Amino acid sequence: MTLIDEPLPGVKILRPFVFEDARGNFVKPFHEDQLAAHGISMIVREEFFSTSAKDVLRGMHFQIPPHDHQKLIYCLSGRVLDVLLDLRKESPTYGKAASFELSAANHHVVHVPRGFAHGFLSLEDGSCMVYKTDAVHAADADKGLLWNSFGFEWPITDAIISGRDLAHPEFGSYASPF
Ligand SMILES: Cc1cn([C@H]2C[C@H](O)[C@@H](COP(=O)(O)OP(=O)(O)O[C@H]3O[C@@H](C)C(=O)[C@@H](O)[C@H]3O)O2)c(=O)[nH]c1=O
Repeated sequence: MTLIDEPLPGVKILRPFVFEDARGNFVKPFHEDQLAAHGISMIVREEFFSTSAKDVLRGMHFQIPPHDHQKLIYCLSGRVLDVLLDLRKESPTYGKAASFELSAANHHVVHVPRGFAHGFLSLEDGSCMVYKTDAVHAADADKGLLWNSFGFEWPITDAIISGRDLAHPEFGSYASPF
């Protein structure tokens, strides 16, 4: 795995091993030792994926302590604009957001440490996002912040958003537990 970028301190965008030939491709997004070489250590306790139509926006999600978790995320089909918001109060980039494209074409894998809210805008129909986390889902700890409340310029104003995501508190009124 090679490091592509570190868009916020501790957030790593990695390019995994990709093999391509006449049949198609072979990609390895999770390899314990290769991740350890980049300082990433996580026991995978849950894996899930979602598939979204174009213009669907999901986020900005995180689990609060003691159920906070690291995530390893990649896009298996389609293309998304992925967005992370730093909620770590001691971080020099607290309240700052970073965005980057994840797609089936670039194969990028992003490692999200504890203390970030995550969301994305689907740029194509059928965008499938795969997540590995190191804590199982805890419904009471599953929180969110309002998508348009932290100064990030989304390239859309009329995204398709769930009722739950529209009801999240604004970043400015939220006391971060991280
Ligand atoms: C996240 C999650 C949801 N659920 C349930 C809750 C709900 O009934 C249904 C759909 O949940 P949501 O609408 O929250 O799904 P979704 O909006 O796709 O949630 C995901 O969003 C992105 C941005 C992330 O960062 C992920 O970690 C995750 O929070 O699945 C679980 O059972 N386990 C889980 O781990």
